Amino acid sequence: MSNPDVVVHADPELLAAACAARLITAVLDAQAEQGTASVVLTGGGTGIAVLEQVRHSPARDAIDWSRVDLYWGDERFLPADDDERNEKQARRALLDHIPVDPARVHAMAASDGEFGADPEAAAADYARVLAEAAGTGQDVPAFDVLLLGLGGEGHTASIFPDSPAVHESERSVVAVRDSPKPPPTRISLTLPAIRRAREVWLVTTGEAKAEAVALALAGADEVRLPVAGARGRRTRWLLDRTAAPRR
Ligand SMILES: O=C(O)[C@H](O)[C@@H](O)[C@H](O)[C@H](O)COP(=O)(O)O
Repeated sequence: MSNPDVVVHADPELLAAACAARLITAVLDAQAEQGTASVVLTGGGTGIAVLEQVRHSPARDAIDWSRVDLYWGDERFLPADDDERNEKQARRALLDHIPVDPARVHAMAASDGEFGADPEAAAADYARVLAEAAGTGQDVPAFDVLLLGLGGEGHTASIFPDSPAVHESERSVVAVRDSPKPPPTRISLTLPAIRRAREVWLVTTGEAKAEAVALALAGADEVRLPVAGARGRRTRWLLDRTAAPRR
């Protein structure tokens, strides 16, 4: 794993637009190389803003969306039609506007879905989905791009400091209860699953995230700062000026 790249943009809008352009290019490059592309989406305001910028980009139509596999890094365990669902927000921002193959959109279960109000069963099923996609000998695909946001206290996906999820070393997907960030019940990839990605992109803006960014880049312990453990074969920090470490 190489040292992380850090790219700083002037403001949140420019960050979202530049990240969207980078994502479109990464998907095109992956498809040129291997015929398909796999992208893990994130919830949160910045992650959704990136998807909206993809929607507005004319270059989006250069992608054969029927050959893109879409996953989520985490999900709020709510009814499917709840506006707080990451999936619903992603569909509104982008997926409903592009010709994706529904069979290649791998949403995490909702609390009114086939597993009912059992997040552990929903998490186990998502782990099965990942294992099926990974092929032989692996339990998680080598995602081409895995998008993540982060919280000011250092969470990423739904992995919170000193939580059971941050200590998970075996499973690829876990249920999260009592999340400090509402809603309380979630499903999340674990750090070992995140680290299977070819590229992990931490995308964030705002003064409130600056300390967590600086601590992570300085090599903080992942138990206290889970985002510090969010690494891929290549890791990119895509920031606006207020979230970036002071030079
Ligand atoms: O489901 C979620 O809430 C997200 O996955 C979460 O990890 C989010 O990305 C960060 O909390 C940043 O959110 P903002 O971009 O809104 O600050």
